[in-house]
This record gives sequence, structure tokens and C-alpha cells, in this order.
Amino acid sequence: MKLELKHNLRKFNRPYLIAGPCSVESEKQIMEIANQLVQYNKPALLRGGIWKPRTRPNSFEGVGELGLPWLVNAGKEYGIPVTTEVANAKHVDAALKAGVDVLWIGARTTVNPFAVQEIADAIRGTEITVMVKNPINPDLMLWIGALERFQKVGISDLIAIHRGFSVYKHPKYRNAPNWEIPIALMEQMEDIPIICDPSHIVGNRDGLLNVSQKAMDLNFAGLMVETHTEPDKAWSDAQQQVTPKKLQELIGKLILRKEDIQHDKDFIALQRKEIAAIDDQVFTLMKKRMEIVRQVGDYKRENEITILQKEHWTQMIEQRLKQADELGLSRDFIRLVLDATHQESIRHQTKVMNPENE
Ligand SMILES: C=C(O[C@@H]1C=C(C(=O)O)C=C[C@H]1O)C(=O)O
Repeated sequence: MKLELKHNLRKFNRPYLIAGPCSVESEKQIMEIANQLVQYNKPALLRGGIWKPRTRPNSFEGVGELGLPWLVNAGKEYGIPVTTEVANAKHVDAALKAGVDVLWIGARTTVNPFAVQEIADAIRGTEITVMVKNPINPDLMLWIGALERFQKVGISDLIAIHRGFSVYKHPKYRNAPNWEIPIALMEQMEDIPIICDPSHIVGNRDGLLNVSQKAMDLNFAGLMVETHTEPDKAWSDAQQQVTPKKLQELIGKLILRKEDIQHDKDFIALQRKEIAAIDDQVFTLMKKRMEIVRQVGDYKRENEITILQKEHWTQMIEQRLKQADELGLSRDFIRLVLDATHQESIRHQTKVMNPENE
């Protein structure tokens, strides 16, 4: 079936909702979940993992091919198109034969161009909708590359899913959102809608609303949320799944703001003018700052002094971070600005002091 999701996304009320269990466990389980989803908040797509790429062996790795008809039947019974993750050509063949409507490529597959190409080749010639999750590492180009591989085999109905990026011991999330990466994808592949998967970003139930709200405020087209009638008993990702009722509550709490600023045009135009004037000043001052940095570089070259002045720089950071607190500016933001500025100073001085080394 040709879903033309990309073009039809706008017809759905935001958020375009993909819900269903992490893993399909039995026909009864997926039927019950679909039934409750329809009662509370019918999703546009029913998800269910059949083959699960698990970090370690001896974890539940999905029911495999025999679960495909369960998922497809549940979709038919409740009138929801279905989607599952495929990681190789065999999965693609089985899923297409079973009548799965939409395929998704998981984060652990997107990292591997060989695997993505194998899947793309297996899909070639079909009109199936494909959703591509970001690679587990924060590599925008790898994500774009995977989407391009599907475009090259003629898949036009493509969607990207942002599920966060793997990090060692993130203080807050299971996977770091690095929102700048999906935003950059929106800029570079304007035509491809992005859906956020808050379940994998957060990794628990509590933070789902915040991440979902943020995704809506960043104009994501939809949400993919792992849903189970008995989350605590789920065979995989138990801690991050929610009941269909909880999902309905979450969707009800979302504030759906509009991108269009037509009504607020005059006010915003004025503020933007002021912001532009401030940016002008910042840029002019940055230019001046770098001129002085280059003069310091000249002096250092003549007097054989190293570029990096660690003690001075450490003191400067300390002092500026204190100032950030006083001004109510975030330390993380100021730290980023300072580090970027320092890198640029080092680049200028390197050019002045070792021109061949640039
Ligand atoms: C400008 C200098 O060179 C480097 C750049 C700095 C800066 O951008 O503020 C500070 C210390 C140095 O690591 C300097 O030595 O003062």
C-alpha cells in the first residue's frame, strides 16, 4: 500500500502519532495494545519490534518472523497501518511479504552504510514508506547519507526519526538529544519530516512529556512513543513504556504552538531588528577582539612565547563564569562561547606565528 506519509503528514493533527510496544510479544499482546490505543488515542501508525537489536546477548531479541502476521492482523483489526524495524534484506523481504506498511531503520543500522545499502537494495522498486532513525553516534552526515541511499533507490516517501545519541552515563537521558543535529537535518533536507522518539531519548516514563513538548516546540511533525498495556511486564524497554491511557494524558498535556507568526508580525519584526542590531555589535567587537589577538600573536612570535596561556585562560574562564551567574546567563552557554572564541584566537595566532602550519 502506498501511504505517501510524507505528503499526508500535514493532514494529521499534530503530533502525527506512532505508538505501540517496543516488542511484539504475542498476538494477544499486540491486539490488546492496539485495542486500547484505539480507545484512548488512535495513533496514525502502530509500531511493534519483531527483530530487536539488543546491546547484549541473552536479552530478548524479538519473536522474529512469526510475529509479523500478529502485527499485521492487529493493524487490520483496528484500522491502523503498521510499522516494524528491519536490519537486513531478509527482514525486508519477510516484512513486505507479510504486508507491513512502513519500515523503519534502527539507529544501530543507520551507522552502517553496508547494512543501509543492503536494505535499500532490497526495497528498490517498491513504494514502501521508510523511516530512518538517527545513527547512535552524533553524526549528521551519516544520517543524511542513509536517507540519501533510500532516495537513490527511488524511495520518495521518507521520514527521519530522532531518537537521541548514545553517550556514556548521561546525567539526564538514556540518549542525549543533541537537538542541534535534527535542526541541522531540517535545514539540509527540508523535504523530509522529522518525528521525535522521546521514549528512547528519555529512557524512563517521567521525562516523556518534557521531551515531547520540546519536540513540538521545535516543529517536529510527530512522536513515536513506546506503549504497552502492562509496561512493567514488557519483555524489552519496560522502564520507558507507557499505557495507552498515559499516552492519551501525555498528548492531552502538550501545548501545540504554531510556527506561523502572521498575527504577531509587527511585534516580532521590531524585536528582530533589535536582535540584528545587537548581533552587528557582537560581530564588530569580535572582529576587534581578533585584531588584538593577532597583535598579541605578533608579540609572542618575536619573543618566543607559546600561544596557549593556560593559567591566564583558566582564570579568565573562572571570572567569566562568575559573571555569567551574576548576569543570569547559563554557564554552559558562556562556556561554549568562550571555548569557541579561544579556538578562534588560537587559529589566528597560529596563522601569525606559524603561517605554514595553518
Ligand atoms: C590572546 C592570547 O592568546 C590566547 C588566547 C586567549 C583569548 O582568546 O582570550 C587567551 C589566552 C591565550 O591562550 C593571550 O595570550 O592573551
